[in-house]
Amino acid sequence: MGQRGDLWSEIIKSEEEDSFGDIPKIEAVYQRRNRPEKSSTAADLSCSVKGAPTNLINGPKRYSWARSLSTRGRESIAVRAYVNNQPQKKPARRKKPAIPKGKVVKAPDFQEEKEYFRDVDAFELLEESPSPNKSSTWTMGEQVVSEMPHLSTRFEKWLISKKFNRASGPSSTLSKIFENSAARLEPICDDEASESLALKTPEKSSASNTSVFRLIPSCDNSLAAEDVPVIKIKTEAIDLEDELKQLSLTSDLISTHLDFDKSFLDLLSACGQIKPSNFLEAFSKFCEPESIVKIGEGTYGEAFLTGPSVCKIVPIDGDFTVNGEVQKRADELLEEVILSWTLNQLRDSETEAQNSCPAFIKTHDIKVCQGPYDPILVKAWEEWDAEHSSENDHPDFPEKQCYVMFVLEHGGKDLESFVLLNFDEARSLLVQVTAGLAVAEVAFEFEHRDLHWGNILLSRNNSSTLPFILEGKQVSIKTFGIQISIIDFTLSRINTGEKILFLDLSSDPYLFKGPKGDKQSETYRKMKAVTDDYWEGSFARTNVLWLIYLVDILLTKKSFERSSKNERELRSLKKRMEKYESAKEAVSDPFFSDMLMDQIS
Ligand SMILES: Nc1ncnc2c1ncn2[C@@H]1O[C@H](COP(=O)(O)OP(=O)(O)OP(=O)(O)O)[C@@H](O)[C@H]1O
Repeated sequence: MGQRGDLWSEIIKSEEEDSFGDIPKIEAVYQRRNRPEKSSTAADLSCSVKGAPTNLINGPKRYSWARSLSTRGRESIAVRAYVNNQPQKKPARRKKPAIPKGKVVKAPDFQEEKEYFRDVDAFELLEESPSPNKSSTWTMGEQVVSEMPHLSTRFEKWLISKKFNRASGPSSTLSKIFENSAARLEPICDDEASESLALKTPEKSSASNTSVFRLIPSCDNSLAAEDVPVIKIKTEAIDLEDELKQLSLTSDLISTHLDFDKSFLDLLSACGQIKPSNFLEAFSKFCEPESIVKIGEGTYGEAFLTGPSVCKIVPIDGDFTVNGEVQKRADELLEEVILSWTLNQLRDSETEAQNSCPAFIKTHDIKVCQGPYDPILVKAWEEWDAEHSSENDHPDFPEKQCYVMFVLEHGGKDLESFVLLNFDEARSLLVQVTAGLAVAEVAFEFEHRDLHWGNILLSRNNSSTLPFILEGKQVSIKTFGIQISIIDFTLSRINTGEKILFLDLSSDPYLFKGPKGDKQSETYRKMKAVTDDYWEGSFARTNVLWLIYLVDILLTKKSFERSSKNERELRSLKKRMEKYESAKEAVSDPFFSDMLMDQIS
């Protein structure tokens, strides 16, 4: 608190001493401290989470070929100011070695692929692969992070936003997310200083009040008191007097922020929060907590039914493994949050919308929570375990554990466990997935990149058609009583109009080492061939590869009432798909034509 008081004293003092006449300017100058060696080891983080969880002692329950990945790599490329949702010109290739003049990304060799498929088809599906490990190590060194504007701009924005935007609620669109992110809760520091701040121990620095937020949790006590950042603050014509009257409010905000690092604050901001909620507080908005039951699990997430919605809880930022995996970090989750909200925009089926579809799971809300698992959740987890024998670790989390809670529409059962009744249901599943991918491709250059049968949910409903809009053309798609929802965007690539978000799978070697002949493993390998391991690039063909996988799954892993004619139709669809470069092309295939009806306006 003393430090925060000092910051404002400095600001006030500077203002009083300012000799620039009528224009109020502040210039608080502090000495820059030297940047010590970067240290991001587990030891650094060990002070952020106390208490050894039992799963550390017992060891992980989950293990598979795809879960032992050692590297992590979602990256984003800033594109430009958000104008619309249409894909923008591709950014210059980064990081990859320069391509010799005239060499472009190699066009796929269809002949080779055909032969390959023949080979693939010769294999029996020995085993269905588990989900890939999506964590891996984040290649932060090469990451282009969104630019941090100069301090004065930030500071000014923050003050202005605090003035005009005190009651801003959670963002519901991407532009709102960025609006909030930029204006509401940003750390007050300049980009140069931020690096120093990240390594600073506030308690030790005499002028540590320059750091309004501590950027990463640090246990480093070794820094000299004089090693403090230089921050120049200049602001014009801001009603500081009024702002200073609000100091107590600000202090609370700062108090919260002192505990968190930059990515965590950005995540909170994207979720419309200034601090994490507790579980029950968050749950009670959706249901009676006693009614919560667990309905599913993944490597990272536990899914609970909460009234009409599903809450997927993903532990983050802890320094111990969960389910055999390193916990995801706030910056990874921030990207998933942005992705989820971006795809949500496709659900606006206003008449003027150019692209829309109901194929991606609806995100109702996303919240950051903190604390151990509530006993109600533990009970729900144990009941599910007793019945299904969970592969995950028992949820024993410390007080400081943080989570992201995705509040989602209930999408039904995954394709693996859903019982398809007949060929009509199967082809409706195919057309909905294909059209959904086509819409997202056109709107956001979206590629799912992990559309295995655990990531397609199905439910039965009474509507006979569903509305899709592709490039302004409205169509109704026959459902034959089923509706699909695509989930899990961890490996996905998207161009939001501002940024390209993708996971750099080139640092996930194990993902491509699944069993030979296994359709899912083969699909990762084919994606690698198509992208040439350049994962930030746009290759809509990856969507087609997953469609081919899906046809294979329907033919080989799902039983439903079908004739040999139906099987032939599926096989020839698969063959024709070999020549499509995108889901958009695939959706024009004759197989789908009688399921797509132009909407009568
Ligand atoms: N919206 C939803 N509606 C119904 N069930 C859901 C929903 N979201 C998730 N589930 C259930 O929870 C399971 C885990 O979800 P999800 O695949 O998103 O988690 P994950 O940890 O990212 O998984 P993975 O192991 O693939 O990384 C799903 O397989 C599904 O059974």
